[in-house]
Amino acid sequence: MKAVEVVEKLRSRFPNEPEYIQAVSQVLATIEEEYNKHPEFEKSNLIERLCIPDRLIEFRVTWVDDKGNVQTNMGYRIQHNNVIGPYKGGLRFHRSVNLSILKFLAFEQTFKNSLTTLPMGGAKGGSDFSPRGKSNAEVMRFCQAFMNELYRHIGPDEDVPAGDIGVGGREVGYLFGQYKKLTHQFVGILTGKGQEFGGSLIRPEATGYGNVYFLENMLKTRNIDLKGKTVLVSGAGNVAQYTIEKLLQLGAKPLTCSDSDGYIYDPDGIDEEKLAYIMELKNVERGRIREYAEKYGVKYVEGAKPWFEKADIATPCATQNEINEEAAKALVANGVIAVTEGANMPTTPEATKVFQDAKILYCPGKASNAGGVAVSGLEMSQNSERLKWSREEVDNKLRNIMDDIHANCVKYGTEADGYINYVKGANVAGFLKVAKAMMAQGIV
Ligand SMILES: NC(=O)C1=CN([C@@H]2O[C@H](COP(=O)(O)OP(=O)(O)OC[C@H]3O[C@@H](n4cnc5c(N)ncnc54)[C@H](OP(=O)(O)O)[C@@H]3O)[C@@H](O)[C@H]2O)C=CC1
Ligand SMILES: O=C(O)CCC(=O)C(=O)O
Repeated sequence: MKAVEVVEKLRSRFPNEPEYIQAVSQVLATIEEEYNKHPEFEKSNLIERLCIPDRLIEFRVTWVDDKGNVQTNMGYRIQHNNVIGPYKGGLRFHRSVNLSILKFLAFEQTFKNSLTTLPMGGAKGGSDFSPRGKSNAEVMRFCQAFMNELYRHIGPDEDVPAGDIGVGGREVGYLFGQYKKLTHQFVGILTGKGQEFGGSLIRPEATGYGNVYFLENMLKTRNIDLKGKTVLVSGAGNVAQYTIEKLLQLGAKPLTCSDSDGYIYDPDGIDEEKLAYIMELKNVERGRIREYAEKYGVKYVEGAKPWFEKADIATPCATQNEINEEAAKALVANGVIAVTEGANMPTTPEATKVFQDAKILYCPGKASNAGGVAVSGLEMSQNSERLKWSREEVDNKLRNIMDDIHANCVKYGTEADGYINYVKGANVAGFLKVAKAMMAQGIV
């Protein structure tokens, strides 16, 4: 397999899908050497079968807004690969959603889910509907309309969606309610459900907590303590909030967070009380991060990202391609020692090269943010056995899973000079399990 040739062929077949091609190119470049050690892979054209999703589901979603106007949006589910378990991955509701973005996310999810050690395939879905600025009633009607089509394509042993950008506990609740109404079945069809109806403890926290557990493991490889370290965080949603919470619990000092309008910089650090304010602002009032700056009298920078501030660590927790080459160079010049991705593919390929050339600790989201889907997998287990595990039990399992993922990255990513290439490690480890399962299951 020649990675460059495969990517060029995919690019000409899917010319308008830059994010999908970006994700595929990065993975293929890092697994090429390992792949070519297995002639049986090439003989069965495993690489094209792995890159192209099993199934794309695309549908119209029609709903009525509060003024009585009939609105239409697009709905999607990309079922990428189910060789190691049922399709599994989040739903994103955001105006930017399109096939390219969902295909990249579903592709990444397949490798991420493989890394978790749990039996889950990869999928992603969503809509170009944005909950921002909509009333609760509008969000509910949209979720019901979305599920009116999606329910045909999912099932507890078939495909189990969850949240992602724009889909939190509120949306999962409405989606679950409609699934139940349509099918008369109370089953673990979604993860991230409310605690009262089958949700796992620690699922809301899991992506952020896992991100910080992974960061701790990376720092340990250089005998660095997280305590006292300053951290730049982007985003102010689910992943950012619980990343900040765990950073605080472990003695670090988060300095920033952001939304799509701008970022705040708090030189005294975002403490527990300020974090509680962010959670109320974002999860209940659904306000803007600018209001934090007004309340606490700190700097707010409109239309910018926090990467030009000075800190020891950076953790992007908002969206894809939010750290470009210029931002990466600024982070390195300012002495950053580690970058851990809470978001999916937040670092451009050029920025990734800057981090790796500088030999700083840098890991891809498919490893460091895998805690969310891992606890989703644990929610599926609890639903299957109709039991609920304690916080401690789930948190311990999450920590062990993040430790295993880290160990696998070290195993497959350590280079001759001792530098751990976490991108290569995560991609090779995730790939090998999926590839072996594909080979065992024949050409299907
Ligand atoms: N939730 C989960 O369990 C997991 C999430 N992830 C990834 O983490 C990231 C964040 O997800 P999550 O926290 O769940 O989502 P949320 O919707 O809870 O929060 C997203 C945050 O990112 C900001 N944001 C979204 N789009 C943009 C943009 N284009 N530019 C700048 N800021 C943006 C939002 O700001 P605003 O409010 O202005 O839109 C918001 O602050 C995503 O990449 C997601 O795929 C990865 C693994 C699991
Ligand atoms: O919990 C899940 O199923 C998916 C979480 C997710 O969307 C992700 O890992 O990117």
